[in-house]
Amino acid sequence: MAKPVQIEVWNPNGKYRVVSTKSMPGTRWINLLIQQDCRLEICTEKKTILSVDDILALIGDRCDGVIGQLTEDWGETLFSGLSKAGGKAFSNMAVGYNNVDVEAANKYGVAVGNTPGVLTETTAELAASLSLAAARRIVEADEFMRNGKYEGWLPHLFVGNLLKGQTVGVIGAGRIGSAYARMMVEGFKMNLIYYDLYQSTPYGQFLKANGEQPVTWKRASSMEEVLQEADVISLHPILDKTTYHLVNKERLAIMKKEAILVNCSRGPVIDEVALVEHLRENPMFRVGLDVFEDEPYMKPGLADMKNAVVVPHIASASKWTREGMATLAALNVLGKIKGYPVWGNPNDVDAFLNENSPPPAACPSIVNSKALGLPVSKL
Ligand SMILES: NC(=O)C1=CN([C@@H]2O[C@H](COP(=O)(O)OP(=O)(O)OC[C@H]3O[C@@H](n4cnc5c(N)ncnc54)[C@H](O)[C@@H]3O)[C@@H](O)[C@H]2O)C=CC1
Ligand SMILES: O=C(O)C(=O)CO
Repeated sequence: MAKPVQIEVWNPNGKYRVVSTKSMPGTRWINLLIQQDCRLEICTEKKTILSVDDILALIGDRCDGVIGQLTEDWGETLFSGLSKAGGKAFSNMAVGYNNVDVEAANKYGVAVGNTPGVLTETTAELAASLSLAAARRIVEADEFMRNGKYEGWLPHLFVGNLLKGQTVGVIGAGRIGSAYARMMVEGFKMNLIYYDLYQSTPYGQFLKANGEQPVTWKRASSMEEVLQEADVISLHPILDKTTYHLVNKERLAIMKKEAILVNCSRGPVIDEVALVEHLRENPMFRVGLDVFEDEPYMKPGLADMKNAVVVPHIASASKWTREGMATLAALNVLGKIKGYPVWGNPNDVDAFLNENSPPPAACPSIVNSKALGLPVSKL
């Protein structure tokens, strides 16, 4: 028998029981659920990462849907528990869903939601920030100032890399990768080279179609081509078996000695042990990392590396985005409970984010909608 977990209850007499494993930013998501007859239970437990047992205790004997987090292990045990409690809806408050076993969800007929689009620009802005922080050694210089080491201007003090006219490489040119490319190309006039396993028409072709060619751009036929040519490389693929340790010892070795590598995707896309060794052997090589292989931990030695800028998985952390993620996650769960169809285009979820009008009667983004045979909205 799992231990009880602390909760806060909204609309106690609501017909549908929805659980959120965390408090989330904003109040719109709460209001949307309670206005539609949901009793909402928000876990208020102090620990950051809930265990499977904690979540089973939250689900209890009767639960219609759960809003969960990317730190949780949504597999066979939780989907079976949710299904036994009568639940058919789960949504991650994240676009990435590598923490979810979608096959297990399919087996129990549970819809799995995610939150695309609303975090694209915010995440790309953090990748751009990390690129600049690494290129211009901002964190090292800040520490130097605060430690009272500044004695006056010097020709060699914190010399870094100029971006203008250099080449930016993007691995995984989906929503976020393309937005990052746009920022670096338009903002810093960098040339672009990108690699994506599937995508064939991202930003470069958009520029061409608009008669604009302020920079050169090309699609690489292999990831190695990007690693060899680019001065700044940003990783934006999903995490799956094709991208696990995509950047490993051999691939680090073919990058330029003074290159900058940024990761705002998922930690295991880089072999972090190999990265620490590479940073140690190549002091002019720099990284900007938002994600880590074994979060919340860093591999031994990484924290000591002056050529690494590290932040705690905050790429989507703007107020507007986090409130929007909460709204999309809540609407995924609510929509499934109410029997709404699935929104036709998960790349355009703006209609759900407009605070001045009620959201469409649809689930914004359900990743296993085809497998479950869910109808598509005609709105
Ligand atoms: N650090 C953070 O806080 C955040 C991290 N993310 C991560 O970023 C990922 C991407 O998000 P979106 O751009 O919205 O997704 P997306 O699906 O639009 O883009 C992912 C791209 O990766 C490509 N891809 C897949 N396998 C590949 C491979 N083996 N090699 C090269 N490219 C490959 C896909 O074809 C696709 O174009 C998410 O899945 C999530 O893990 C997203 C938001 C915030
Ligand atoms: O959405 C995601 O995938 C994140 O990592 C957090 O925004």
